[in-house]
Amino acid sequence: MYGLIQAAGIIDRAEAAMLCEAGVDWLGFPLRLPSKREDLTEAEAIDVIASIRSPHKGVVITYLTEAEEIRAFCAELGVRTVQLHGDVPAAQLRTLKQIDPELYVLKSLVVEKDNTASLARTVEEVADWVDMFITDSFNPATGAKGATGMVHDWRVSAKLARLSPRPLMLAGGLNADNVIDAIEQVRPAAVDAHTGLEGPDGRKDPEKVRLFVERSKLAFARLALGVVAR
Ligand SMILES: O=C(O)c1ccccc1N[C@@H]1O[C@H](COP(=O)(O)O)[C@@H](O)[C@H]1O
Repeated sequence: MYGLIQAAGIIDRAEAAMLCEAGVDWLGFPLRLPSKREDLTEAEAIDVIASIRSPHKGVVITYLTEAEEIRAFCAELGVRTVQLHGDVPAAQLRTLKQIDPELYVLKSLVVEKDNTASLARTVEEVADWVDMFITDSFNPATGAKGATGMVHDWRVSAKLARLSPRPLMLAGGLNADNVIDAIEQVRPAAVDAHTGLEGPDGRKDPEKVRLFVERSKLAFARLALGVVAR
């Protein structure tokens, strides 16, 4: 699982194919969000997800919080990986693992001002029912907790990556210009980007994607080789 690259906000089959060709491993589909600003309909998402070939895979990014509803939604979409971005109670995470043990679950940890201790407690509390954590940014101006295009305090993510018994994916304002620094400072198992890969038209820019993948892979390889000092 080390060195994984995810891109979120896929719009159609052509974009999915371009991302896979460029070396992106997981493709994120934000759906059932509080804002209702989905990039595509659920029917369109099912079609795009069906076009993704292993080892690449589709990931549902959602604010759903009820275990049975999450299980059913993943089955409907044809995905086996879900990124839970809402405030999911620990009991629901436990139930989800019980009713669908093979579903791969990412749980978000949204970094806000002065909430490091609370996030660390969440990691401790729910790690048994989560396969990977993802740190993301909070925009205090809008209240958004994803696709903000904003970086957060990477020292918080670095601390969570060190203490988590599960791998950590880093997200929030990542792009080709900052991903090497981000990986060196946080030492995550994976990185994820949405808006930082887009052009002015809101679609993924192939050159930004190419550079993001190239630099992510370089940084992960340097860390694995121990080239980067702590
Ligand atoms: O991608 C979205 O639209 C989204 C919406 C609501 C919650 C989470 C969402 N996505 C996650 O946010 C990260 C970071 O986005 P950005 O790089 O800062 O623009 C994105 O990669 C998704 O994991």
